[in-house]
Amino acid sequence: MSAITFKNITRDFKDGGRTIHVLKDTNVEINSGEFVAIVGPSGSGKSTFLTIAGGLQTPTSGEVYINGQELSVLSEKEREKLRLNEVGFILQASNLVPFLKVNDQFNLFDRIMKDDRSDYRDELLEQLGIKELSNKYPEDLSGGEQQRVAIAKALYNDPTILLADEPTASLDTERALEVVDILAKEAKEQDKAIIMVTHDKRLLDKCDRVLEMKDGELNEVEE
Ligand SMILES: Nc1ncnc2c1ncn2[C@@H]1O[C@H](COP(=O)(O)OP(=O)(O)OP(=O)(O)O)[C@@H](O)[C@H]1O
Repeated sequence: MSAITFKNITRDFKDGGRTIHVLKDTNVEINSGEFVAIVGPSGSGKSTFLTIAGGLQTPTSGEVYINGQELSVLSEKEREKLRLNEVGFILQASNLVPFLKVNDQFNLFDRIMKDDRSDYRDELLEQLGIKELSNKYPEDLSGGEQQRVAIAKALYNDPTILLADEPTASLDTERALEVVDILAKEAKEQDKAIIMVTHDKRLLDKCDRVLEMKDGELNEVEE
């Protein structure tokens, strides 16, 4: 099933009197169960692609579909609901709240969602090998541990789509491969669509597809 579809997407930004065409007529379809890498030079529009895919910013023209639902026909509230239910984000800056212990990061989410997912939480933390970190603050965790907690947070709501912006940027090779293995496993075993922006060529073997953003266009890289 198509998780994310871009139809003739463009995204322009104004820079002084100049218009920069960051995305030019981008067409792509990413399916459930696929683990896809987005590569490309700095400033080529990878983060722009990811934030449009997750409904965080709107394109200048074209249509974006999340699980078959076109976004532009939804109200801001409906878009927010879809995003909250269907999309998990792992952003460049760690999305951990610095003054909350790991466990309380999840409690906060339960409170916001008026839900209690503690059974699923235990399972998730166990699966990611971070259950023993529950009582620690983010600053007491290594980069790899912080990133695994960030992944657990992104997965906590069981989203069908996971968007990750350089999730391994601060990690050494061993930890980076570990994180990518977790993402690959989530895509396959939980049938999630996972899109990862990365500069790290060592990780590409683990992905089902590699797309390159260059000169405003997104093209499949043949391996
Ligand atoms: N809100 C904005 N306003 C104006 N220009 C923007 C905005 N967001 C992005 N841009 C411009 O769009 C271009 C693409 O930015 P983007 O962050 O998507 O690239 P990127 O490929 O993710 O870069 P990097 O690899 O360095 O993170 C850049 O030239 C950037 O300056």
